[in-house]
Amino acid sequence: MSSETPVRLPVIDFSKQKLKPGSPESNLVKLQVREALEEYGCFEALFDQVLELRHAVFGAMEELFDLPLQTKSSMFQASYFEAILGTHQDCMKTWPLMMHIFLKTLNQTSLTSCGLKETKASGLEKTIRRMILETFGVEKYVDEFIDSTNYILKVMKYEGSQSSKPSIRAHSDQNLLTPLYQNEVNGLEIQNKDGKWINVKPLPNTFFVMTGESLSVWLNGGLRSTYHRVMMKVSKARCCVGMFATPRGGYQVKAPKELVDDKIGLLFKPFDCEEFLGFYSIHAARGDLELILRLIVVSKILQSIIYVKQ
Ligand SMILES: O=C(O)CCC(=O)C(=O)O
Ligand SMILES: [Fe+2]
Repeated sequence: MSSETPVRLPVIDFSKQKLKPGSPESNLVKLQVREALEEYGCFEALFDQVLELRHAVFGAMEELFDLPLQTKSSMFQASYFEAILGTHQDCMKTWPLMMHIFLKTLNQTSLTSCGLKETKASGLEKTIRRMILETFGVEKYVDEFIDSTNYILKVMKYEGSQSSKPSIRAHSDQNLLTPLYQNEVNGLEIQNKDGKWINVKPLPNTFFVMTGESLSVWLNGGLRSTYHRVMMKVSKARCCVGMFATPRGGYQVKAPKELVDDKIGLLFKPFDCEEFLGFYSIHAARGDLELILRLIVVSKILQSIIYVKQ
């Protein structure tokens, strides 16, 4: 299967004037979001302040990866750091700030799960999720759904390489939605409906946004999750920051009744994403690579294995 399919993924304009709730522009953006997610499971989100942040974000990242604390995952051929941030992130405005806090935190503690809770409301992910729910006619659940979200900030660095092996194997993410922001080095590929790999070449002023398994479960299969991998093709390092919107522990990921009809029924057993991720990381920590890889590779069937399809 070629990884050179020349496709331009949809670019959707989220600049402020387009987003006044209820305005014709905002309704159009909403439809574009739904269409892009149905077709590709992802899109590029054009956003006012992104370019201004570029320098700050990648400057902070360089510092971050100079620290002696970096780790290498056994699954992902990338160095990465993670921090869990509370709900209500303003991804755009607070990213440099978060990076700063993140650097400080790393100096004091070890790698993962720093409980940073304080930040401002709203953000790109929240806006997009609201729009998705509106297109499914289930917007009444938006607040409860969004309030039950943790944002996991993950900062990744892939050393330049021209290997034919993926730097991150093909998988779908287990969370809801992921905005990603990368430096100028491409490498992410997504699989389209026909199984063809498409290179993601985001414009510098866009965030790349893709769907995860938990959103697919919540929508009772209404949108599929995006199957993706990272292939490095150049010798320059690739840096990428991802904001993984993830259902909080204690929140049952379950399709609302409006999305369950007699014909298809409830497709997936409700589950607690944090519990699942805990299970997942215990096995990763034990080095149970076989199991983890099986889970990643069969990600689409994953819900039926782990959550037991009803
Ligand atoms: O580096 C990227 O663009 C994607 C990373 C990724 O897929 C992941 O961390 O799950
Ligand atoms: Fe991923």
